[in-house]
Amino acid sequence: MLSIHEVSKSYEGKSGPTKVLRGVSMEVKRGEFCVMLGSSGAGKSTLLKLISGQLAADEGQIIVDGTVLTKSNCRQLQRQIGMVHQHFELVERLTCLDNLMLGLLPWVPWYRSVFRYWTNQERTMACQWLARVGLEPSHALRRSGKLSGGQQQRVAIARALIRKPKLVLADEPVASLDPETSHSILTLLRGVARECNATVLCSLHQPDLAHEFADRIIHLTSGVIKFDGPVADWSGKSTYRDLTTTQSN
Ligand SMILES: Nc1ncnc2c1ncn2[C@@H]1O[C@H](COP(=O)(O)OP(=O)(O)OP(=O)(O)O)[C@@H](O)[C@H]1O
Repeated sequence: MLSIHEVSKSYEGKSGPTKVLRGVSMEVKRGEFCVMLGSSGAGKSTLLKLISGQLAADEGQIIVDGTVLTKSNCRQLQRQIGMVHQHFELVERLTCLDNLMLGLLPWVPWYRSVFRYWTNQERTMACQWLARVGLEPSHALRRSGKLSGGQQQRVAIARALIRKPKLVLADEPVASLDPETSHSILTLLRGVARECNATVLCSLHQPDLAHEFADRIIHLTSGVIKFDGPVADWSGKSTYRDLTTTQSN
């Protein structure tokens, strides 16, 4: 479903370019829930931005569902991808329903989104999605900025999945949530992704949650993959701490 071959990326800084990804390669199978671990600055968000076409790789190739990502096809490929962010990225002044509709943007003419012209069928689908992510019908017309963090992330997950993307990229989706809410949000994300047969690549900072939810763990250190394998082969928190300590040394 997702193939990454020898991808490298540098950012320009005052003292010249800094390489943050160094020859990263991975294969993620259809339907897999893959968690990327790595300490701050390891390059997780950069990799997710490259896959979603927000940034271009300096070297290497990214293949989404058999198509090589290029400058010219990245908008088309973005239709196959749903994004979930740490800070939800909802429009706070809009209702939950309107935020959900933003997930339809790549499929509808621009004027429909500007005038918020949605068909009855689309509204019904959005209400069904709100129920699917555990929100009440009364949430539909509430401003998203008035909801709790966990509720906002539920709206964001529904927005990401409303068009049943083949690939879901989640960048630290529970970083700003308490442990109990984090658990229920990851349960929800894994559940709805499985129902849609979507592949998930999710960055996390919590090895416990990675161990519980991932089919597969990828550990990135200073832009290099140090571990990539099934969760059963992941030797747990101690290994993670050893690796992150090595990185900071
Ligand atoms: N736009 C940018 N310009 C310059 N440097 C950047 C830019 N974005 C990220 N970096 C640097 O690239 C490195 C990797 O950043 P990235 O955000 O990908 O790491 P991360 O693993 O996602 O970290 P975190 O877990 O803290 O989100 C960091 O050193 C960061 O400072």
